Amino acid sequence: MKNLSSHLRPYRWNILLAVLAMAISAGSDLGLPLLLAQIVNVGLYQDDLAVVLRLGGWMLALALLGGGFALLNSYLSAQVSANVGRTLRAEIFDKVESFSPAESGMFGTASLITRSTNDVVQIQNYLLALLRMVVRAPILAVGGLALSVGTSPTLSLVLCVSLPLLAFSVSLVAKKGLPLSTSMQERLDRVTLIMREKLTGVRVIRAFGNEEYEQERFDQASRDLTGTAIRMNRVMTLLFPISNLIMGGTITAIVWLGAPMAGSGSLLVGDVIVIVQYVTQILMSIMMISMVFAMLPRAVTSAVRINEVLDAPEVISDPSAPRQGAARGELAFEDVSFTYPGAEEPALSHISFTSHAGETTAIIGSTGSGKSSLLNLILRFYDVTGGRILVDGVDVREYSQQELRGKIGYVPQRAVLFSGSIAGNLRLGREDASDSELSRAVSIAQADEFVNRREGGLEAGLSQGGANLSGGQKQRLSIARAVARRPEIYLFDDSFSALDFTTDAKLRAALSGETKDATVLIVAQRVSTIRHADRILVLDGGEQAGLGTHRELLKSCPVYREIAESQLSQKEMDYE
Ligand SMILES: Nc1ncnc2c1ncn2[C@@H]1O[C@H](COP(=O)(O)OP(=O)(O)OP(=O)(O)O)[C@@H](O)[C@H]1O
Repeated sequence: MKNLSSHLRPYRWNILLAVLAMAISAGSDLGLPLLLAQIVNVGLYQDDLAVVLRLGGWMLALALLGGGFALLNSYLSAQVSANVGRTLRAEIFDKVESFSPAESGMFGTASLITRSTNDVVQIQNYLLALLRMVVRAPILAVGGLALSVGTSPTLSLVLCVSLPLLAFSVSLVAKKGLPLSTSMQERLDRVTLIMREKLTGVRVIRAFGNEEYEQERFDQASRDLTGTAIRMNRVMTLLFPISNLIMGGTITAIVWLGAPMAGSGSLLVGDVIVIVQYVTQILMSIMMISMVFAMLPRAVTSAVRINEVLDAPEVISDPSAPRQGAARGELAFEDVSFTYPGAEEPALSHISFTSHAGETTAIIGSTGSGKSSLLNLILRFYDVTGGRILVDGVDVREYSQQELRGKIGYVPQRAVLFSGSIAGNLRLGREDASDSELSRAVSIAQADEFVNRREGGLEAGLSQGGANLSGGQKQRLSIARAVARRPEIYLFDDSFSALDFTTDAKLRAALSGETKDATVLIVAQRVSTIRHADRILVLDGGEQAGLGTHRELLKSCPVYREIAESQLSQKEMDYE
């Protein structure tokens, strides 16, 4: 809630105005029964039509005034709550964008989606209710009480019974309903999680005929959510019949006790009507206040969940005085070790190598040997747990993340594209790249043929995740995006796997010209594609099993020789 108050500050004048408008509206609502009493006591009893018309006119004017200010309050409250919601969503988005994979993993994608959508809506709704009720209910309750006691202290004694009764019922309902409301968000998280997995994995689910199992899993989560919502609403809706009963009973008691008093002349009929109206207002206000309290736990749960994201400590943070690198395109690993958070075994142990501008270093090793992890460390998706990584002679932790990543063109293992135009996707590499630079990048990545074939060329649209492209086409655009950046360091994480032999060869030839002044790191599976690399780093279970050229490693590194033997023919091996 600390964050919420800071979010309200920019709208303090609107809030003040909304509160003031509601206070005026509540004040005019309090005045109406007094005028009505005068109409009955003076106008009707004394048969004075002029008084009835005059006071009736005043009542109409007061009602219009109250209605107008209530409308103003609604407008301002909706504006404030919608703006606070928008700001919260933007802040969560910004924060999540700055998350490293380590931080996103702490929450999970599904929970982050629910937190930025449903949790924000909960806060918005609560704020709206609060701004409407925060002054109205207390003014009507206290003002109504004072005016009814002022009119007839004896009749007002009825409230001594009905108020505690109402308070008791509300607390009973709240006690039963509130724990249910707090578990709603967790169940919603689960539904979002399954829905997300289902949508992203729909092809695999179908291919393996898992629809029924997935359907059952989703139904179960959905049933859990529905069940909790129904139980909560069932408990909460009890409030209405109970309070209506109490209100009806109270009014009956007032009329029952007030009628003989009016008959004996100790009280005017108009005063009985006034007390009935005030008592109704008082009890309605208590109900409103209890509704706002009933919404509070769910809003607090949402606020806590939002704060958890906004206050999440940055695992990867920028140094207070970021440095600039001196050299260009030099990459050095100095005795680097890394263990994933929560993992028992290190993913990388004691890795050391240096790659200069213009050199290509290939990384090879069996699956799970730590190749992708090594690239992740250069990008600072994670920080090393031992040793250091130098880019242009400076520890990667001493750069600002933007500066560091600006030096790198990264092509991930699985090509990631976004909905929008091809050009828009490529400009993620470099925002100010001209069309001709993009065309050049596309041509180097051997993507020009299929890009030009599309209507609109570079401006052709891509569907979400690049779903209207083949795996190889996505990979080539992903490479073009890195090329468009013209980085100092290229990181290719097994990025040629979906390409056919000819395209692969053409692409590598075109790339070699482009990357001649840059450091290139290529994670590869095929020995044939990296045999000409300046050095090859062989990883085995996260350890550095060998470092050298293809020829050197064939002689000195049994792990490399084994990989090479499994892929190259005897003739090729003899030739080496
Ligand atoms: N986010 C993570 N959290 C915990 N452990 C992880 C994480 N990512 C990878 N690992 C573990 O770290 C080790 C190295 O994984 P990595 O992805 O770097 O291997 P790789 O050599 O790139 O494999 P592949 O060739 O299959 O892509 C593996 O044992 C893997 O289980």
